[in-house]
Amino acid sequence: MTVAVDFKNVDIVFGADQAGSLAMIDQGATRAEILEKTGNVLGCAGASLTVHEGEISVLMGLSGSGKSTLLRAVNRLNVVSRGQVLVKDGDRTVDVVTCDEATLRRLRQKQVAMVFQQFGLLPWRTVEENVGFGLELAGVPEAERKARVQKQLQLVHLDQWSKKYAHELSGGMQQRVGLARAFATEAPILLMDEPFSALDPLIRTKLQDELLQLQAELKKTIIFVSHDLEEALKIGSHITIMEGGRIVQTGAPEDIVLRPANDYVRDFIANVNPLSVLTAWNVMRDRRDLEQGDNGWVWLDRRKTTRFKIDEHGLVAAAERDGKPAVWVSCADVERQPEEGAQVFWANPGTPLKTVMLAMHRSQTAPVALFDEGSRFVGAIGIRDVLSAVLRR
Ligand SMILES: Nc1ncnc2c1ncn2[C@@H]1O[C@H](COP(=O)(O)OP(=O)(O)OP(=O)(O)O)[C@@H](O)[C@H]1O
Repeated sequence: MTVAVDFKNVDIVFGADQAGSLAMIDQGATRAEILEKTGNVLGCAGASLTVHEGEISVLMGLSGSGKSTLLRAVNRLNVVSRGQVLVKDGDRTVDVVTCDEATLRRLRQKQVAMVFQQFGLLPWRTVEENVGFGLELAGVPEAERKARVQKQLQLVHLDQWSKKYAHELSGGMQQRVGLARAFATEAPILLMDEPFSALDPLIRTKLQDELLQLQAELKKTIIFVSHDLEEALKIGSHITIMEGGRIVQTGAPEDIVLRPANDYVRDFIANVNPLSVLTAWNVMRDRRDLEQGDNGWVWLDRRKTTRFKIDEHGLVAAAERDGKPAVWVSCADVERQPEEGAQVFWANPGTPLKTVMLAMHRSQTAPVALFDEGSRFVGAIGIRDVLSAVLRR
């Protein structure tokens, strides 16, 4: 995986006494202590984060936790006091903290585009003129600009509106135009600072979907600031949680939900439905951790209701449930299966936990088997694994 942006031990202090504040950071001082002693504001301290190409990396935290401060370091809208911000620039890597003005200007034009809250469409311009605005500023010739704008508008299904003025569109449509404009620039890296936070929930959800759809097509690298965990879990491939200027946890959405690093993160996830992020993979017990019986049989559950006989290729040769031969049935067919005979449901590691639970419910809490793409047995999920994950215990 190629690294697109690499924050290395980034400290940002707002104020005159940089040396004094940095010394206090080194001693582990809090933002309040630094403010009291030096009068300076700690933006962020010791922030290290690697963002890979094609990823949506979400910075999350309460107001004032330092998300925007860190984001704005990527194009040097904020000056970094200490540390490095390495940005991929074609075949090379540039440290934005130390690069010269000409390099910075080029980076801002070609590599890193910033998307502000609500996108700020220009009401006196048509939809296509708005979408093409960034390209115009970058000096892209008219014919090329038109073609790219048209493609972008098709992606958000607004091509028939291209000649309308921004004010003639509904709020939600305007946001979609803004999104199209952001994706229309050639910059591979997009910085998005709470772009949807002022929108009503319905439009917001639609735009998140739209963003994911555009991203699937265009595969930008996106650093996205949000204070809404549901949003972060939905769109983020990685989530970084900040508190008081410091990163407290970074990981995949399911890592955050399953293993919150401290009470601050725990508070965030308290109201999140774990079923919206967890998959079978997150809760399964590995095949090697299951209890082995004789002659290649392995127990799927602790209660020993269900077992498989596994052949030398890792495939299931026979199944038994409550001492009787059983057939194995995909979780995907759970709704269609008649409830008769001994069955063992199976899923793939990527199957949503919710589907697994449906199968368990259907089978009177029998364990669910997990197979990889080659139909090899990889592990099992018992009712206790599910309860632990859902209750986070
Ligand atoms: N240019 C600046 N000058 C002085 N202090 C600043 C500046 N920018 C940010 N700060 C301070 O740095 C701290 C972190 O602010 P930041 O905007 O990064 O927080 P945030 O997590 O993005 O919060 P929000 O969601 O409210 O935008 C805050 O205390 C803020 O007041």
